[in-house]
Amino acid sequence: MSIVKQPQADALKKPHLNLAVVGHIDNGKSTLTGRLLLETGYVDEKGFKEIEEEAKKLGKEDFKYAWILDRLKEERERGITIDAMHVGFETSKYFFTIIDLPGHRDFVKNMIVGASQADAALLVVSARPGEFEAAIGPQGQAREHLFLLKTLGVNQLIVAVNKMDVVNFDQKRFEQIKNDLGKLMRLLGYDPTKVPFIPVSAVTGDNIKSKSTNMSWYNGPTLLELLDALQPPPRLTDKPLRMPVQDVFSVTGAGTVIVGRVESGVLKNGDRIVVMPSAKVGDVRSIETHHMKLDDAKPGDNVGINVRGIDKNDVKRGDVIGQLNAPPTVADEIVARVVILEHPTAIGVGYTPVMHVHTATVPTQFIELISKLDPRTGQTVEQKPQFLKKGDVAIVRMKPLKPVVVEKYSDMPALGRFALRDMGRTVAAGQIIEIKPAKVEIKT
Ligand SMILES: Nc1nc2c(ncn2[C@@H]2O[C@H](COP(=O)(O)OP(=O)(O)OP(=O)(O)O)[C@@H](O)[C@H]2O)c(=O)[nH]1
Repeated sequence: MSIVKQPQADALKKPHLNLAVVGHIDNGKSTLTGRLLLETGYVDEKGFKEIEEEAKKLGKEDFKYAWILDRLKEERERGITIDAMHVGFETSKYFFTIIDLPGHRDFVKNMIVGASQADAALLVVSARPGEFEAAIGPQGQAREHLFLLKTLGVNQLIVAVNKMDVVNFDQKRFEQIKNDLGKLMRLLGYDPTKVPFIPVSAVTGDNIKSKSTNMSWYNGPTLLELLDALQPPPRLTDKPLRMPVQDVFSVTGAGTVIVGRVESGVLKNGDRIVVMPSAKVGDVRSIETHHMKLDDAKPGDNVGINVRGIDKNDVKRGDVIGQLNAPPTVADEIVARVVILEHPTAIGVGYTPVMHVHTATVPTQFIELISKLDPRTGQTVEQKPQFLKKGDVAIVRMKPLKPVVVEKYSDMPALGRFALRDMGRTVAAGQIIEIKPAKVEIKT
C-alpha cells in the first residue's frame, strides 16, 4: 500500500494543473508538500500513523510531513509502477499533479525538467531569520528558481512565506519579506503586485486549509483557496501531437510502456506513433493514467502508454512521440533568445553547455552570437557581440551535438524553452525562435 492515495475517477474529471514546488534548501518544500497531501486526504491513514509514531519515538515530530515525501521516494526507488510516477492532490476546483517532488539532490536539474511542464509554481520561502536572506542572496535557490521559472514561461506564482511559527507569526517579518522578495521579483520581470503572498506554517498548519487564528492580521485566502484561484493554461488540442518521454519500462505481460505528458495534440488508442529522433514507428495498445484506462490523452495528461512494435531499447527519456502526418522536429541548428544567469567569465562562440529542453538533455554549442538586447525593452543594443556575460540577453545560434527534438516557443512553449547548464550550475535559460531541421527519414 503506497503512502499516498491515488485519485478517484471524480478527481480526474476536474481540470488538471501541474504544480512545481520550488525554493531554497530547507525552507520547507517537503514539509509543505506533505502537509498539502495530508490536508486534502491524499495520504494513506495507516501509513501516516506509522510515520507519526516513528517521528514521536525519535522526538522529531516536526519531520513527519516531510517524511511522507521521503517514504514516497523510497517506494519509487524500490519498484516503479506507472501510477507511482505522479503524486497529486485535489482542491475543490482542480486536480494538481506535483511535478518533480522536492528534496532531490540535483534539484535544479529536475526543476528545469519540471518547470518546463509547470502550469504554476509554489515558491516556499522561510521566515526564519537568515534563511530567507540566504534564499534570495547571490547563491540563493529562491533567486535561481524564480529566474528559471520566468524564463521558462511559468508566469503563475504563489509565494508561501513559511515557518511563520518560528517568528511568532509576526506581521512585520512577513511584510519585510514581501517587500524584499517583491524587489527581486521586479528585477526578474515579475509584477509582484499580481503575485499572491501568504504567511503559513507547514508544521502547525496555519493558513493551509483553514484560516490561521495566530495571524488575524492576514485577511487573504488560505493556501488551498489560492491554489483554487489559479488559471488553467490554454491546452493545445489543435496542434500536432507531442509527448516528451519521461521514462520507459518493460512491463511483464504488457510489453513496452512509455510514460510522459502530452503537451499538444491528442493521442488515441490504436494510433500509429513515431518516436523521434530515432524514427521508430509503433502502435498504441492502451493508454493509462493513475490506474485507469483512457480512450485518448489530451494536452496536460500524464499517461503511460503501452505500445506494440517499439522495443524498450528504442525509446529513451528525452525522445518525443508524435504522429506520422506531423512528426516532431529534430533540430540541426536553432536560433534562440537567451538570458545569461551565471557565468564566471564570458561566453563566446564554441562554448558548449548542456541544454535541458522538455525531458531531454543534450550538449549544445554556441555557433554564432547574433545580437545583444536590452533586457527591459527587447531592443537590439549590439550586433554580433564578441562575448556574453552575466545579465546579458542575446539572440544566438546554437547547434545541438546530438539529435534532439525541439519546437519553436511560439508554437509549443513546453518544447521551445530550455535551460543551459555547465559544471553543476544553470548558466542561462532561453526560448527557441527558429529551427533549422535535420533530415530524418521515417520508415513505416
Ligand atoms: N518550525 C517550523 N519548521 C519547519 C516548517 N516547515 C519546515 N520546517 C522544518 O525545516 C526543515 C526543512 O524542511 P524541509 O521540508 O525538509 O525543507 P525542503 O525545502 O524540502 O528541503 P530540501 O528538500 O532539502 O530542499 C525541517 O527541519 C522541517 O521540520 C514550519 O512551518 N515551521
